[in-house]
Amino acid sequence: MPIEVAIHGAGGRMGQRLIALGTAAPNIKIVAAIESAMNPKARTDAGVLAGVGEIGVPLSPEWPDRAGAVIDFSLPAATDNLVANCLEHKTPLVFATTGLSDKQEELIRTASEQIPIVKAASMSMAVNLTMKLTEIASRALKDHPSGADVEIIERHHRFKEDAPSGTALAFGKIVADAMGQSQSQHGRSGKTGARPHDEIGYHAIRTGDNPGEHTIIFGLLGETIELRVAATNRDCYAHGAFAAAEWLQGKPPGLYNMQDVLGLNSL
Ligand SMILES: NC(=O)C1=CN([C@@H]2O[C@H](COP(=O)(O)OP(=O)(O)OC[C@H]3O[C@@H](n4cnc5c(N)ncnc54)[C@H](OP(=O)(O)O)[C@@H]3O)[C@@H](O)[C@H]2O)C=CC1
Ligand SMILES: O=C(O)C1=N[C@H](C(=O)O)C[C@H](O)C1
Repeated sequence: MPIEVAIHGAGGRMGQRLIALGTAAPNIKIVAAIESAMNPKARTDAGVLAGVGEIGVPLSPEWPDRAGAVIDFSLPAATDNLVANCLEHKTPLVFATTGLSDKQEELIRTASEQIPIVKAASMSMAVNLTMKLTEIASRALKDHPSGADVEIIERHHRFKEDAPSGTALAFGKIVADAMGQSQSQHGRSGKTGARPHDEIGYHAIRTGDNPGEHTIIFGLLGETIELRVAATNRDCYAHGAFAAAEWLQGKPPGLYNMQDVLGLNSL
């Protein structure tokens, strides 16, 4: 039986790819395309909007009678209502929106005591594997005699609303947990003086239609390591989100991540 999936943020860039790929996937049935009531595309057929022809599911603010999972790629402003609905309907949640406040992070943690949630700043397999490589590099370089300066560069499309990206912050947390840096530096300008060793530098580039690219630099004295992962389109995030929805079926309440879904924790 295919998993009945509701897409939250269905009219957006990610939402439309999820509708298109979900419609073609034999293990997925799109049962709802949730959008805000204010959206000018409300009531348009989600398949028509996504370019795959009519699927009989209109963009709508209404919650479906039942769904095996909700996949959310929307905006932080929509998070509180989304979580309230998932709790009310006891629906497993795949949560992909970035740029949350601390209070919203806590809201999701609390909700996961009642429903199973996969939350990840990136649903991409390649990004999550690069996170594992970053963890290994960070542990190996922690006590390097020359010291290792870590800088994270991310590039995204001009429409992105949050910076640095959720993924860049997740990479930074992995590094800091392993190496112990306690400061963050967001860009640099002016007479900055020598670089302190105890910081991670973040640099957010916004150009054109870039679907997401991250480079983690470990700068030593005499040599440099760079780990780079780049999407060429958004399908990697959509495929990861569907894998997460499938993985969530029958799971007990809890807060899970893509490392759990992809089985990378044991590497
Ligand atoms: N974890 C991951 O792998 C990835 C995460 N993301 C994140 O996903 C989010 C969405 O990205 P993207 O698709 O590019 O953004 P878009 O702005 O294209 O899409 C967001 C959609 O959410 C809709 N929305 C706003 N309010 C509500 C509401 N109350 N209920 C339902 N839908 C609502 C918006 O509608 P309207 O236009 O009317 O406001 C819009 O259609 C971002 O936070 C991004 O960082 C993106 C890619 C990968
Ligand atoms: O907004 C995007 O596009 C993306 N956002 C996510 C993030 O903030 O990390 C994931 C991906 O890089 C694309």
